[in-house]
Amino acid sequence: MIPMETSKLIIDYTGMMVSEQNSKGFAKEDLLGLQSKLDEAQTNLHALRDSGKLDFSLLLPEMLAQLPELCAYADEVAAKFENFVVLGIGGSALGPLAVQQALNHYYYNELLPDQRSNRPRFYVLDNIDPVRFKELGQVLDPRKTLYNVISKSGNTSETMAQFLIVRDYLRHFCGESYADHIVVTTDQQKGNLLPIALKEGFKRFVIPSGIGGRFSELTPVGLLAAAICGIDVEQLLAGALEMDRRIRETKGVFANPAQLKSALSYLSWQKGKKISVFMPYVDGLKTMADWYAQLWAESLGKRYDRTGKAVSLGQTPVKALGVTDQHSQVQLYAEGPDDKVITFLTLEEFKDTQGIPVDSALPEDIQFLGGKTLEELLFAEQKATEYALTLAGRQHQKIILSALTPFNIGQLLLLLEWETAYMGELFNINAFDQPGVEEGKNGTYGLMGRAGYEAKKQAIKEFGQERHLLE
Ligand SMILES: O=P(O)(O)OC[C@H]1O[C@H](O)[C@H](O)[C@@H](O)[C@@H]1O
Repeated sequence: MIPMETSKLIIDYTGMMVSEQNSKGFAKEDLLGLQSKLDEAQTNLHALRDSGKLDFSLLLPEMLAQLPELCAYADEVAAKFENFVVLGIGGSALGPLAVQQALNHYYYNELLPDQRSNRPRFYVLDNIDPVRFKELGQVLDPRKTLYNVISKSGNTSETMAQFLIVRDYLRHFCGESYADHIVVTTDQQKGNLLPIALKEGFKRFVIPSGIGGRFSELTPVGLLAAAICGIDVEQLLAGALEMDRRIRETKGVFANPAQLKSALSYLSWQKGKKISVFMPYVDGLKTMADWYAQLWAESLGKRYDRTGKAVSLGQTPVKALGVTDQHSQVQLYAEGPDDKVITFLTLEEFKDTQGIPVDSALPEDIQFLGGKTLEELLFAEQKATEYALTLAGRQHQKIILSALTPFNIGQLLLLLEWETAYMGELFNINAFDQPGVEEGKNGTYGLMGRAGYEAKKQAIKEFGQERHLLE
């Protein structure tokens, strides 16, 4: 365990190491063997930051400075609107969703009124399922709803399609004041959303140009949604800044949390662990696993390395939830192929507790539960799963947060972002692009008739000619 004096985030990597029960774990020397590579990674990442890049870290102080303006707007609209809906996808949706679920309400307010405050209820429309889209529109009163269109590129078909529908609908129901129901978060200079926002007078927030979607939660992408829904964004950034400082200033694999995490990931990958299971034991962190999945998949899943050599690297992220998936996936983790590394995410303490009643008339085999609490049961199950996996020779690690607080969530986000950046260095790939999604996007443009993509349309038509169907 790394003792962290000031913070409340602990990495417990006992389950990754060799032990009496698991001879297949790593030795300290294995980790130390990576130190020179990690030092090189640290030098490269610092150089990148010093040259004005690596913005997810570099721009944190600037984001802090922007908070007064952002929070003033957030307070103003929170007093006016009952509902706040994000229109965005990928990095423009998963971060806001994860933070909201972690800190505001386990079920992100969709079905339950917010009992914490009179802040707006929070919704995300990322997918373009027409039924869900229409049904949410029927439930929310447009006059009491604020829509936040979030798109870094301003070109994403899903988000732009939703925006066009919502704009029409707001014009219909709110008349000339429709623009007051739309706030846009996009690049300062580029993309199709920007000129529309300027022309129609939408309130606008800027996504700094060097930050990619999956690294953008602690920019107005996530900060605005969080502030509107009453999350302490200053604390969120304070936690992020603390973890950022720690990672930048600490040296050595046993002291630097990002070095340790990336070294464990890299070594496990070298040992054939091609799957990374992210398994929170907290309902509030369930969507954090979605955010992590995009971060890990898009950043590290690369066909070529930086020299142009074909490498096909990556580690497939899998989302799981404890204890639920103990009853669904853990069988595979314990006895299936030894190709997974499992990261548990747990709390030291839940914000509430629930006792289990005692009933001495019950059969003896159930009586042991009486007088305990649900969290005792949950912690026992988590620990027992660790034990069982260790006995089965399967590697696992654990991130422990003292509690679900904005400070800890800020720390967690930065830890995972830095770990990903380090992994990019260890793999010698560009962790900040995603060329593999372009072909599909261009194909969609072709099929949907966007000018300039006629050749794609034709190619897809030809590709689709020979079918193998069973009807
Ligand atoms: O924020 P946007 O530009 O609309 O992008 C939304 C998403 O689009 C793409 O599919 C990218 O692969 C993602 O990395 C990105 O987060």
